[in-house]
Amino acid sequence: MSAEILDGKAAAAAIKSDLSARVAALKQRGVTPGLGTLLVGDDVGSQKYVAGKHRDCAAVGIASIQRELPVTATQEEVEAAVAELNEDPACTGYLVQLPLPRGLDANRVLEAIEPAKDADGLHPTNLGRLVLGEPAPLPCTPNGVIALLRRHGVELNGAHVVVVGRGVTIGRSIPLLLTRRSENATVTQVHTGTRDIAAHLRQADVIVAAAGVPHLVKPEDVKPGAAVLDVGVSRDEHGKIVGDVHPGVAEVAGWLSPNPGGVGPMTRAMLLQNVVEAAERAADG
Ligand SMILES: Nc1nc2c(c(=O)[nH]1)N[C@@H](CN(C=O)c1ccc(C(=O)N[C@@H](CCC(=O)O)C(=O)O)cc1)CN2
Repeated sequence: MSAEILDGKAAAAAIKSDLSARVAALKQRGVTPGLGTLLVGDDVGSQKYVAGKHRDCAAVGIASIQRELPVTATQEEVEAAVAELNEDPACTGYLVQLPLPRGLDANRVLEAIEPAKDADGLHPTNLGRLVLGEPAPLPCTPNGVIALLRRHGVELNGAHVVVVGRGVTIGRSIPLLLTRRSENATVTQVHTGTRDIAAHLRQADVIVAAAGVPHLVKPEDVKPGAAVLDVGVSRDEHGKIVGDVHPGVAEVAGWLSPNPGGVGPMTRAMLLQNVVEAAERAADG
């Protein structure tokens, strides 16, 4: 068997084309959505991700607001930059790029974001709304995983999904999305405290691997025909991405998201979608 590729680049291009039309319609109503980013420090990967987000904005007609602070920035300086973005009328939604440099309290920074401008869906109020089943911006990577599975007709209703990892941007929130009535999946979450991860993986109809451990998911741990999403990012000695999924899984899985080219582009597309939806909500009053 050779897995069907869950092509995130193609799916993101289709979403962006739809968003371009929605942005044009908003502009006709006198509303220009604007995405702000706050980047603290000089992490090369974060710089690249933020640059990609602004390229996407330009491609769909969203205005860009870029704020940068040095690695030496204090908690107060970061929170002051957040307060400015909260007040900036040109910035209809924004995010603080994670991770923040050591010594800064990311939770306090996330809590300072105005929930109505939270483009990442990571503010506690918005995560709480998700728990309560109320409308909220959805966390981008989890939402991108689900959009990619839907586009390829992977059944989630009744499926057993095993999520590997418990980080803030995906592991913590993806079970909340997958267990909504609209998705109706059953979720097992495994992490560094789990005794036998492979035993859980072998039961899964869908695996979402977001641990950041190179080749953690091996071919012998995957049920034939399962859908496998590779979300983990590690780098080899040449700086090349190494995912959480062993390349041999392609011979066992029914569907496989490549890494790069899978969930990453979807994360960016879902961010734009959050910005456009927030601007539409504001325009509709
Ligand atoms: N505030 C946030 N911080 C972080 C998030 C997030 O959703 N919000 N997620 C990640 C980083 N990230 C977005 O910020 C992100 C990661 C990867 C990609 C992507 O398109 N990757 C490409 C490969 C790029 C490369 O070659 O390095 C791919 O997968 O094809 C986009 C966004 C952590 N921080």
